[in-house]
Amino acid sequence: MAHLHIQNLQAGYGKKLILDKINLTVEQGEMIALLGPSGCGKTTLLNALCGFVPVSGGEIFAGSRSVSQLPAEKRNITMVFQSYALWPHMTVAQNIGYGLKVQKAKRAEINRRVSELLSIVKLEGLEDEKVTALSGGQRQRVALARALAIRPDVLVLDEPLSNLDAKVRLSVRHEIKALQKQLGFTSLIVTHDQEEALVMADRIAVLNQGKIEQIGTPEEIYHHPSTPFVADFMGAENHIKWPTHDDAFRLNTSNPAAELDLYFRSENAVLATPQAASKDDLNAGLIIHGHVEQSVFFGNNYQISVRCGKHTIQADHDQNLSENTPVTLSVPNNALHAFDKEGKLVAHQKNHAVSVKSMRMNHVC
Ligand SMILES: Nc1ncnc2c1ncn2[C@@H]1O[C@H](COP(=O)(O)OP(=O)(O)OP(=O)(O)O)[C@@H](O)[C@H]1O
Repeated sequence: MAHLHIQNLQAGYGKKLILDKINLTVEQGEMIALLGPSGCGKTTLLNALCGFVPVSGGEIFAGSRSVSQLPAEKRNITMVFQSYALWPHMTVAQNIGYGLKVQKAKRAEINRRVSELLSIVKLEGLEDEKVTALSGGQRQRVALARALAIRPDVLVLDEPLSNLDAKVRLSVRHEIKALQKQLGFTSLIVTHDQEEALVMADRIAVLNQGKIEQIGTPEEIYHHPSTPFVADFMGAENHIKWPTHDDAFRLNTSNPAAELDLYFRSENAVLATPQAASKDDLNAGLIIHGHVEQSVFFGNNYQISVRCGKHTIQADHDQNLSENTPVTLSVPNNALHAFDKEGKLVAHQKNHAVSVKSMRMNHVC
């Protein structure tokens, strides 16, 4: 199947522009996940690709064909819907063969392709069942088979797993990923679930207010967010505006006066009591002294809220800690995402161990 190339795409509803100059290339056989907060334009992008929302600027190429101005049925870009959108009065086989029937394919060809797809999505033996008799996971597999039956150039999936319960969701996401690799289809998937995007996608595009903020591999997006928005959205929920003008914070930096926005994940904040903090902890990129405000059990660890002046910092820890315990948090440089006033990423600082303000181990916030 051909790849997808989106060039300066603009689309919206009436005069309301939602997508503003989207540029995105999906390579042959690649799966890209669109991630972003509610209302950022993910579904609008899929709808514009499929021809359900008109394109007001830019171009969409499926392979070498420009499809931006073609009607939906001529684009060969197929959508798998969140709600499956199956025909309830038809059997599994009739649903899978539906697109081929509309294309007026010969009966023998439809039968051959339907049995091929029944085997691919592991639904053999259920071909004569009504889709209403199937489980959610099975219905989603019928929807996927129906979309693949017509050999689309590009498959787009709009939150295909969100109607499934948590356990089924885990297995279906692996099935779709395996199928995508086996059949090599080019696809874009919208999901709200970051873990789903990290597991399923070859690359992730993070959208914010109708624009792409960053495109990269799951590892790049997770470990190297290039904007404050992506850092925050991808779970680096601790945010500190530097300088804090508070002795309880120390940033080991060559330019202590720089104004920075610092982001880091709770899992990267190493928590120790002031007495137990090691030399390495105290030479980390960012060191914070505070007191436990709350400790919540999360199954494999505790999430500790640490109060420090006007900040509350979240840190993961393997033990429960009682309220008001004095603690030291240290965040290594490579886990600290620092942005300047313009929101530009500042290269990770080497450990200079330059104290901005004198550090007092038993400082009380
Ligand atoms: N039919 C419509 N008419 C007018 N505005 C719409 C229409 N559909 C969506 N919008 C607006 O377009 C913007 C983007 O919506 P869209 O559904 O693409 O976002 P999304 O990222 O998919 O959100 P969600 O994750 O909640 O599904 C929103 O501001 C929404 O209100």
